[in-house]
Amino acid sequence: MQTYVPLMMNVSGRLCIIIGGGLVAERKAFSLLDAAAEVRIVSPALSERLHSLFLEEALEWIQRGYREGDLEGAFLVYAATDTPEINDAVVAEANRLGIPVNHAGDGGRGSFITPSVLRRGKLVLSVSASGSGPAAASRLCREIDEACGDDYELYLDAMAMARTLVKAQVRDHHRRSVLLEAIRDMDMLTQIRQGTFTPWSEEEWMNWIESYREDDEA
Ligand SMILES: C[C@@]1(CC(=O)O)C2=NC(=C\c3[nH]c(c(CCC(=O)O)c3CC(=O)O)Cc3[nH]c(c(CC(=O)O)c3CCC(=O)O)/C=C3\N/C(=C\2)[C@@H](CCC(=O)O)[C@]3(C)CC(=O)O)/[C@H]1CCC(=O)O
Ligand SMILES: NC(=O)c1ccc[n+]([C@@H]2O[C@H](COP(=O)([O-])OP(=O)(O)OC[C@H]3O[C@@H](n4cnc5c(N)ncnc54)[C@H](O)[C@@H]3O)[C@@H](O)[C@H]2O)c1
Repeated sequence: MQTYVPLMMNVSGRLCIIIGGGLVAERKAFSLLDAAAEVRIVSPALSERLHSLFLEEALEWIQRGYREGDLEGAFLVYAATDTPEINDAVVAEANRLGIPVNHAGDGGRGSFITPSVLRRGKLVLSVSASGSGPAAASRLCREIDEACGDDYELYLDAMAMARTLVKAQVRDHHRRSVLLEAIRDMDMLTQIRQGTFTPWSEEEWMNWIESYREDDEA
């Protein structure tokens, strides 16, 4: 079994090409569109939901079978036809062009696989079984979903505001790391869980940034 390295890709505004228009292509297309990618599908036919997205102009559709040369300009490629030889040819072209490629019919033949994903605001939990059993990854994600409240979502919203302000306002490297550490050590998560948390406004965070001293208690 292959050992994979997890990554988080920024696909916003980038061209992602899916070869094939069935149910697997549909799953990949939805997650790419959620992340604001430009999606192009090359396939003689589209599933009903993909066809609706095409009619809404949410994605581009080239209505024919795959041809060599179709992958030119892609940031990511997905080989998701029901014909293994076509998927292999897509992977071979992507490899020649140096483009990361997913092989839906035999994960290990591609250069990346797609995990099962649970999103809660800025929090992203992804579970992979390294290709050994995608349904198990999906099931574990659902179990985490049931067990996990929205506390981290609130916590990360507050963290994001605080860290963005510190990074924008504080140039001095040492002071910046002291402030980021103090934010990390604040007990926001416990307060959220106890129901006593009131998020600070931007102005309150700015005041805190200006007045915080290293020997203060966080
Ligand atoms: C997680 C998820 C994300 C997504 O699709 O984006 C995903 N598969 C999902 C569902 C699913 N896939 C399959 C079933 C039928 C039941 C079963 O067979 O178990 C179900 C269950 C269902 O539909 O509920 C069949 C299947 N899948 C692959 C093969 C070929 C092979 O084994 O290599 C075959 C046999 C095909 C055949 O019969 O020929 C391959 C891959 N599927 C992967 C991802 C990658 C590994 C992920 C990892 O381990 O991290 C990898 C390697 C490549 C890739 O697609 O990236 C998504 C769940 C989304 C969710 O969370 O709800
Ligand atoms: N990775 C996964 O999660 C997963 C899950 C189930 C199945 N699979 C595998 O992925 C394959 C596709 O699954 P599916 O459920 O989407 O199948 P599907 O039959 O719903 O879709 C196949 C699509 O490929 C298109 N196609 C056929 N020949 C083509 C060509 N030459 N060029 C471009 N497009 C072409 C068809 O028009 C169709 O839209 C399956 O055969 C299976 O091996 C993978």
